[in-house]
Amino acid sequence: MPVNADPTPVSRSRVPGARVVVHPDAATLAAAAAARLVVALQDAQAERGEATLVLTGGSVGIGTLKALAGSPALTAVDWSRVNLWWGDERFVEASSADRNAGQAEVLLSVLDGLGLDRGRVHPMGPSDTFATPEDAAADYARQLAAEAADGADTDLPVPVIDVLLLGMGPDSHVASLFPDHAGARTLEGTAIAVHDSPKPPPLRVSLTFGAINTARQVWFLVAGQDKAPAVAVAVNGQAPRERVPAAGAAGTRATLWLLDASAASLI
Ligand SMILES: O=C1O[C@H](COP(=O)(O)O)[C@@H](O)[C@H](O)[C@H]1O
Repeated sequence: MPVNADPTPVSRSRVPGARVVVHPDAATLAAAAAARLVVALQDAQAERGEATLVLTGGSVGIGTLKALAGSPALTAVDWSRVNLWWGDERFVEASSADRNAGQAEVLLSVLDGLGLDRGRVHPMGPSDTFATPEDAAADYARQLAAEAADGADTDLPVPVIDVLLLGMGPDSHVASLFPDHAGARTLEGTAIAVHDSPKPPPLRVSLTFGAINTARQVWFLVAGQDKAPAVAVAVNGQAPRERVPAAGAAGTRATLWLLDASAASLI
């Protein structure tokens, strides 16, 4: 199947409302996703007075934050009215280079100069603050509940999420929800502990599918040939989320697969 290497959206997914956008390479994908984020956050602020973004770790996820940090359009967003959360975190010490929140500092340190309100930044708890990932997950669920808003299209205690970013592993995991693991099987609660992650480190905290799927927009950020088989299955949306977690995530208003040409090569 030919790959659309220009930024024109192509509808090839059977997930209602899902779109696939293919970029020539990972760097272009990150730059385009960063530009798209500026617009989405502006739109959310125009609609609701504030914007809520859920960040991801991973190669393209952090690449997108780096691109955003260097974007000349960064000042188009009022960063004092942006709420930042994470979709998952590695349960390690706060100073560990493995922390998704630590890696995001490449952007957050720039946003500090643009009025970012650190009181609106919600990293998941590290292992030197919480004894177990269960404790950290329970704390995160409490934080989400404390910010829960009437406008959310859900009974779950979560705030309105305007955009939720997801990387995807070659095994099709999203956030820290891995194939055939307990996290991929549950829709209950909003944040869970993850043990025995097949990708190190083994202990993690993750949003649940229930929480992820309350987001108005879910954007997958995926690059690389090693991801192509999982993309081809997950974009179709027909596989069970227990076996192909990426097939189980979708936004209430939009689901975007933002890919590089390699990741899209088997669609
Ligand atoms: O461990 C994780 O992996 C996924 C995917 O990462 P990538 O480097 O293959 O893009 C990421 O989305 C997740 O946040 C992270 O904790």
